[in-house]
Amino acid sequence: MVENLLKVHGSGNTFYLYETADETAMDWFKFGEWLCRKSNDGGADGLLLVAPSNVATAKMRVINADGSEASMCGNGLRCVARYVLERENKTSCIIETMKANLLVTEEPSLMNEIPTYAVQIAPVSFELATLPMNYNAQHTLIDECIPPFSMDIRFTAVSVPNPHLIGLVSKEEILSAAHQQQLASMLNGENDYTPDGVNVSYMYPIGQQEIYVRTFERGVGFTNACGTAMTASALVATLLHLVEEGTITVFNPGGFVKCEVKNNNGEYHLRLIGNATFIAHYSFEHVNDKWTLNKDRETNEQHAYQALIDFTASKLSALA
Ligand SMILES: N[C@@H](CCC[C@H](N)C(=O)O)C(=O)O
Repeated sequence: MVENLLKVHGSGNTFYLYETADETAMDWFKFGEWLCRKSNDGGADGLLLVAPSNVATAKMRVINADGSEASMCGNGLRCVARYVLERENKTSCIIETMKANLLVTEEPSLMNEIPTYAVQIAPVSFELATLPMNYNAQHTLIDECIPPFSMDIRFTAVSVPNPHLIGLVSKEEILSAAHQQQLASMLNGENDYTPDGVNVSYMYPIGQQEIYVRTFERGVGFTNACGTAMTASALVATLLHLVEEGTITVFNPGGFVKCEVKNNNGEYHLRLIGNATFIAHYSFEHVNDKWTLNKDRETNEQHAYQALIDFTASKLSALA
């Protein structure tokens, strides 16, 4: 049987999005790992599965490119939000994710009529046990130097609820990816600190209420952007007094998003606002235990998104 799927992106973080009526229909881990291979029209960073929910309008599951499952995906949830809201002809709804039921809404366009959506990011915890992460029997890790990781970068660990380690770095450290690559590879292999791996982001403040974030994602590697990492970094930037609570623009290698951070005495309210771009329509078949993928047609949405890429490039050229 021929089935349809979409290729989508949020800030250049790419996914195949597939809706199923039956969550038991396939081995999603194998399917996700296969789909995300470069040989499948350039592959993707993950598979977003949209399934029926008993408690919300729909359920989202996230399979990383290596076939592992993540509890949350901010950029992916914006794309799923658009898919479900267009299907339901609504402007807001609740989407079930692995650890929380989250509010998603359609928003005014960020730029150039680019479809824009906001998603709630929750629950938030600084308890190391929630990542999980082990370090010196500590309960939290906030703005601390960890000598085996780096002698000068200060790190904060937070789950939203997927696990993030965020380093505040200098302009020089953001320009070279080598240290981040080495640390993230170590923390996503067999190691004593992060038994389930961790998303590792390097953050650099670039202006008033503006930060830059680059992420090495667990289960993927470097991506153009990671929505949960950008939102977690915006939160950390407020705690470190690099920016103020409210709306923070987060630039990334694939564009920019807006993150809203509110802190009611340690109760954090986070929202991620950004593009949800549908790149192309595909079909696939599963015959004799083999999948085949065909690209049916491209949308023209990437042309509109180019304006946001151009704006980001001109903004960031001042960084280099
Ligand atoms: N790209 C996502 C995060 C996807 C999951 C992550 N790799 C993990 O394993 O936690 C985002 O936009 O948040």
